[in-house]
Amino acid sequence: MNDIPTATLTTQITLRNFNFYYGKYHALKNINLDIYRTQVTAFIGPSGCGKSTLLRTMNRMYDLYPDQRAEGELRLDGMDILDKSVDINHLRARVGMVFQKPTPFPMSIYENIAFGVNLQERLSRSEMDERVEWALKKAALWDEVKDVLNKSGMSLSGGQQQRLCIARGIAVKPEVLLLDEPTSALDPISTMRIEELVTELKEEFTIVIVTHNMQQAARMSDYTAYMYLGELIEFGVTDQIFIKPQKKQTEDYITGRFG
Ligand SMILES: Nc1ncnc2c1ncn2[C@@H]1O[C@H](COP(=O)(O)OP(=O)(O)OP(=O)(O)O)[C@@H](O)[C@H]1O
Repeated sequence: MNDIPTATLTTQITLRNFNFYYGKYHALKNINLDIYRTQVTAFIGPSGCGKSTLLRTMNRMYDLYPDQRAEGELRLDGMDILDKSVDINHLRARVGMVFQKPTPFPMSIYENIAFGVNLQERLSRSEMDERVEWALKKAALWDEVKDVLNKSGMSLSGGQQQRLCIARGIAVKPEVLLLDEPTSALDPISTMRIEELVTELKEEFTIVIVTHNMQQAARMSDYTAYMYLGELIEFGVTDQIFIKPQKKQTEDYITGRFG
């Protein structure tokens, strides 16, 4: 592992001896990893290496599928995420997720944001108005939609829809935001806006992002984890991983000799 200057950092998510199975298929193998608070951590690696699987364990997205199971230690600020007694709605309010394809609900822009907040909190109408405005401003979408809040979220462009999904994710004030290839369906300008947005959001949120785009990982993230065939091969400060990786496998992938 690379040297990690952790003096000023605190760990938000901890994985120890963590394994994940799809039925008999062993998809994640003995992962040991710390995700640092208010930093951006990128998961990179060739297709099928387990990036999305690892991301999805962090808010138990696999819960609906009886043949999928996690073993080992996975903690959020010390809380055992894998404990059956954990309230999933509460966990997902603390650990929000944005998917590859924009997935606005078939309702108004306003309701897209208010819906999740209503599940967690009882706000007055004016408090909700404030929250909706706050989230849309944080997601850099407010100026474009402030006069059409009653319009359907589906009527927005792909890039706007993705920012709406980010607004929806942060409206419940999570601590961690999981982004699963959030720009892969977007044009270059929308991609740039999301990248800028993520850089701003990390002031307040811990961000974990899966990306296939090496430049994107290098530009946006503070820490990078390189995975291969369900194993975490190397984890460290992004600049070190990209400039001076310690493992040959990582170097081959970064330089495009593999994958
Ligand atoms: N629902 C599932 N059932 C069975 N196997 C699965 C399932 N989802 C993923 N897998 C397998 O688990 C492994 C890891 O998949 P995962 O989607 O996490 O990889 P990834 O690194 O995110 O890939 P990509 O970059 O292509 O999205 C793959 O071998 C995949 O085929």
